[in-house]
Amino acid sequence: MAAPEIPNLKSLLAQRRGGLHARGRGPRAPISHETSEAAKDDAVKGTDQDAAGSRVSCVELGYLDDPYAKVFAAQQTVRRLPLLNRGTYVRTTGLDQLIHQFLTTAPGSPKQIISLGAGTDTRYFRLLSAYPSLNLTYHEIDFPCNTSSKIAAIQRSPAILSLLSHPPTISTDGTSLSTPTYNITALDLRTLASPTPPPLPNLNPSTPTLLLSECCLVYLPPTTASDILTTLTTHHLSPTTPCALVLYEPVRPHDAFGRTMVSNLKSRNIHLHTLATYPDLASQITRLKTAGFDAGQGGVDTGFVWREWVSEAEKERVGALEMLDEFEELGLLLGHYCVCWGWRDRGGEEKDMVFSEAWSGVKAQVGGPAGEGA
Ligand SMILES: C[S@@+](CC[C@H](N)C(=O)[O-])C[C@H]1O[C@@H](n2cnc3c(N)ncnc32)[C@H](O)[C@@H]1O
Repeated sequence: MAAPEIPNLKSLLAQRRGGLHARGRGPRAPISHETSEAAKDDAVKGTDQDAAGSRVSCVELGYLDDPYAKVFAAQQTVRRLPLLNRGTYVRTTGLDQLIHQFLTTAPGSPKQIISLGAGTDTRYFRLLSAYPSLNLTYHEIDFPCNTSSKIAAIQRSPAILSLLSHPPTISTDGTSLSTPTYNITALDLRTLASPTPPPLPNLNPSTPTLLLSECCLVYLPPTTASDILTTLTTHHLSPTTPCALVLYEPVRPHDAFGRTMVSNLKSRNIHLHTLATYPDLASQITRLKTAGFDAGQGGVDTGFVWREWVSEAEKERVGALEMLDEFEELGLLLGHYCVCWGWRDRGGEEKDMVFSEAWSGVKAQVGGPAGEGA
């Protein structure tokens, strides 16, 4: 969670307590008059450094153990508000747990992850350090401006270069990187929604694949987002390949907090296009089923992740990192972001059941294996 993503919590709470009369009106923010598509794209591209800064803040304070966060961040010292640090911690931990369960099921069997709008995300390097013998191919996609700065940072980092199993091949314009197991592809994801979608290098169409959208598809129109998923799940991957989608996105846009969150972002020219179509966990579950992830789905808000997925010992450790007494604000913030997941297991053989095996037991607020829940 990045500072600009969230409403001014103090004024929001004042509104809820009746202290302000302009119901639903957020704090005044500078209104951008740039509305061209290019300006909107630039604003979306810029959200990546918000995420990078939030990671650095969490690393500096001990929330996250991520030796690679600073390699990609424009700012080397960042201090976010305590509740934002808690939000970033919970978001990262929740996604890490689902990914850990996938990677440790049928260990040794080949697996693939495609990270949509990966930006400066360091997850692949963290995974390589944590699981050196993984049989994993990792694909990251983002706009060329973001992939080129990431690749330049990788080239300057002996620590990261030494983690890669093969020397990378980098395109002459510096925007794409490929190795047999790690690929950064410079692409506007919207081109995947076209009738002639571009290929993804080194993608294996039959390897069980997890698609990850950590605050990415939300910036695209709903039909474009679902067309992208259709292309990936039926064109790039064989339609019978076990496949899953994990989403991290804002939810609940219709209460005071949600309205202010949306309007704050709009004032920065950032539009959460899918949010009106998928405003809550139940609609996210329906979205996953409709997109073909029909074997099982689950959804939680990040408050639930903190309460139910984080151990008591870890809660105690995190709670001691810095002073936080805005518990009402924290509850609001965590309630407005979700982690949702769904999967298909088509082949019927044991090797095709990897996601069912990995996730059937995951505690969800909404959903569960096919036939249960929402
Ligand atoms: C909020 S950032 C999240 C970055 C990363 N997933 C993380 O959580 O740290 C959103 C990312 O999605 C990327 N993105 C959004 N729309 C995209 C598109 N149409 N094509 C490629 N990347 C896109 C942005 O460039 C940005 O890097």
